[in-house]
Amino acid sequence: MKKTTIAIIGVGLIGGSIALSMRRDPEIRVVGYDVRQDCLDKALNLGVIHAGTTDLQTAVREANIIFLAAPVEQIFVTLRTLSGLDLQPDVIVTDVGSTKSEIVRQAIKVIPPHVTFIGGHPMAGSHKSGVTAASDRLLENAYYVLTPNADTPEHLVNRLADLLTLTRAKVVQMDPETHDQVVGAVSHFPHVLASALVNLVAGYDDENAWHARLAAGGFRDITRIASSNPRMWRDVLLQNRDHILKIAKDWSKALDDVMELVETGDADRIEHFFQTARDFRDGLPERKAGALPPLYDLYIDIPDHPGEIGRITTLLGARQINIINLQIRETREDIYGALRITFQTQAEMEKGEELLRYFEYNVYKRV
Ligand SMILES: NC(=O)C1=CN([C@@H]2O[C@H](COP(=O)(O)OP(=O)(O)OC[C@H]3O[C@@H](n4cnc5c(N)ncnc54)[C@H](O)[C@@H]3O)[C@@H](O)[C@H]2O)C=CC1
Ligand SMILES: O=C(O)C(=O)Cc1ccc(O)cc1
Repeated sequence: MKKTTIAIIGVGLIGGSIALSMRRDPEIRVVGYDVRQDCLDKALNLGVIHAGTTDLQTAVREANIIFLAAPVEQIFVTLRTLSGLDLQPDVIVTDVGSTKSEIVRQAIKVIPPHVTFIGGHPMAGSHKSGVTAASDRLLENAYYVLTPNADTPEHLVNRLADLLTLTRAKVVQMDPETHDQVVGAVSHFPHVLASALVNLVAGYDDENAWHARLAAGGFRDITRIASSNPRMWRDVLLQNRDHILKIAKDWSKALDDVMELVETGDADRIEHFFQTARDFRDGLPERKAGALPPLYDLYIDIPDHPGEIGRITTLLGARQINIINLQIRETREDIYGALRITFQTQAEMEKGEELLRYFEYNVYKRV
């Protein structure tokens, strides 16, 4: 049987994670396209893709499924370019963009009739970016929203949903507007709040440097996502403008209401405010395994010589650096394979990194 070919357009955090999940099926061939050759080189060395190209036509010609996994603004550009390229007659094009309404509208306009577009959004990610942060477990147990429309053939939606089981995410369907409203409230707007709070405190810190020093767990927890990619969130806000503006109004009102309680000193209602929030927060469904990629991993390029892996483990063992997992990523035929070593602690990982660099290995960390 002919292999299924998947094209990943934008081999970064999400594209790379999907590619790694797809590679769980040996009958799938994954071709990566990126505008940056260095991203493709890393992806090849890490065993994320089987082949990489900076020529879009080459990447998509044989593809049965195309994942658009570049930043949102670039998804629009790629959709327009794809419409002029040579594609398989039954190809499914899908995307992973954090917003859906505008992307789906644009796809309907520009995608030729023999191509099926199905919007998609995996509801998992990280404030990290790039293929070195990709993991085959990133999407595990997360929701993966698909936004087909009434005309999308059901068997093709099922085909894509079946394929996505390789990510171990939970595939659900929603219309694009509902998606943008809900995700606006639970993901996009919280990113605005986190960054606004950080900027506010940064301003106070200019006056009094104790602010940054005393910033404790609570501040760090609520502002973790302020470390996300600014360009990505710029695009998201611009795409989901109307929902964000509406949520911001509701937020202002909610804040005014609490501040009124503070002003009038209404202790019971202030406590009730915290209690209702705590009840809802504590009742959120838990995301079990896979929510976070393993923390203490190093990736090492392995020149294709016999005994190389043994040499590495011996070097580490001789210095009492414990390894809890070792994985060989499929060897690139030409130059390198990649070895993933998982350490038990950050300190051991750092010692291992220093040692292997000293012996002139190419070592990558999740960034
Ligand atoms: N980061 C996150 O937590 C999540 C992101 N998303 C969506 O996934 C998409 C990608 O985000 P990340 O993987 O985080 O970004 P990333 O920065 O890790 O990866 C994006 C990749 O796209 C490449 N690229 C840029 N312009 C391109 C173009 N015109 N054609 C092909 N490749 C191009 C970049 O070189 C990079 O390798 C975005 O649309 C984002 O909204 C969805 C869910 C979660
Ligand atoms: O890290 C977090 O908390 C996130 O919010 C992850 C995330 C980022 C962007 C998305 O479109 C979906 C999920």
